[in-house]
Amino acid sequence: MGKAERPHPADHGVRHLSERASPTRRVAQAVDALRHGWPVQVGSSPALLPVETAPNRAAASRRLLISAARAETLKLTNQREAAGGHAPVLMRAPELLDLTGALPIADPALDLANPLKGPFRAEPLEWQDEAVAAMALARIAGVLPAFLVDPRPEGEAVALEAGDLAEWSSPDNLSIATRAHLPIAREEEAEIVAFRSVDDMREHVALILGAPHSDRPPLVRLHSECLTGDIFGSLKCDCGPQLDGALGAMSAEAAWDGWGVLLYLRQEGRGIGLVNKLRAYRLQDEGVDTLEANRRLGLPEEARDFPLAARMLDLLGVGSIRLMTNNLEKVVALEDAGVKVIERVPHELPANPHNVRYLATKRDRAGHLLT
Ligand SMILES: Nc1nc2c(ncn2[C@@H]2O[C@H](COP(=O)(O)OP(=O)(O)OP(=O)(O)O)[C@@H](O)[C@H]2O)c(=O)[nH]1
Ligand SMILES: [Zn+2]
Repeated sequence: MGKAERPHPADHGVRHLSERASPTRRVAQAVDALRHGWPVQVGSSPALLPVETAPNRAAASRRLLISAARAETLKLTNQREAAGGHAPVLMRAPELLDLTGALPIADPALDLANPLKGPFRAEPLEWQDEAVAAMALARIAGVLPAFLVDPRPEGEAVALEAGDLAEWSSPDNLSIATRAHLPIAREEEAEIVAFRSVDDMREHVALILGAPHSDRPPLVRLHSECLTGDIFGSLKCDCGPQLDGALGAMSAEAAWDGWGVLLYLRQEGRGIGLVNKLRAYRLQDEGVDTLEANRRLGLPEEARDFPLAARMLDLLGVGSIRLMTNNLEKVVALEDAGVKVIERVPHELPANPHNVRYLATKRDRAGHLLT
């Protein structure tokens, strides 16, 4: 904003109209564009076409923007020239790639079926912050974090600035949309409260069990959406039994004049979305653990937004809680956001043969307090 724009050939196709929109609206439009398979342009970056969703599979380029983890697997000939760590990598292929050719390069789940052709080289990336923002946008849109760079044909790109994301994810955008009485199997005296955020389609909810007391901190659970565990009873994780167990514990509180608040956060797959979580499951079928699967996809191992949960509690008038969790990161994130966690209540459920490795990985590699 107010920044000098470097002329770029891709400028012809940019939809400048969106520059007049607010930052949160630009992000919403960019996320929508990536879901539709339309290009985005972040600040001074070239147009970036999402490899997974672009409808015109004939669009082509010799350059791809991919994650550092993916670049590592592809063994770029000059890997050391690629920025290290988690920074995205600008990759040059030996020949023009259309989207059908780019997909196996982008998706690690296709590695077994597709011997990769190289050699691929890393190129200097002069728009680092913009590339990082593009990868974050892909994660929010739930698509593979991989882009054709400056594709032909150009397409009409949605423009935004890298800094727009911070404004879009501000918890202040959230407000209570509506609330209603909702008797549930575990507790007849229950209320559901729905939350909405400006320019974010995900609708979070809170369930309040029992009668709220201002002088008695509620038992609280932050439950992140897990379609497979919550709805189908997947045995691969512990989410289903944890959800039911939390509601049971809150109902028991309610029976003794206490109360509970369950926040159901629409952050499926620790924030990477359903499709990317199922891609991670596919990699897990090939033997890698839950954290390594995310890493290979070029996605963060943890992408949840816990300040959002703190904002929900604030909107409910809850400042002090007893938190059911085995994950100390949740405690720290809530405390940092101003919620007083007066007690951590362990929430461990029996393992089964399908989730025993998942739970061991959470304990040994992610520091969860599990036995
Ligand atoms: N990416 C990914 N997400 C997973 C996998 N298995 C489960 N999940 C997600 O992990 C999240 C589990 O969240 P929670 O149970 O709230 O939190 P937690 O970090 O395990 O901590 P606790 O409070 O101790 O349960 C849900 O969003 C699930 O969809 C997996 O293999 N990969
Ligand atoms: Zn789960």
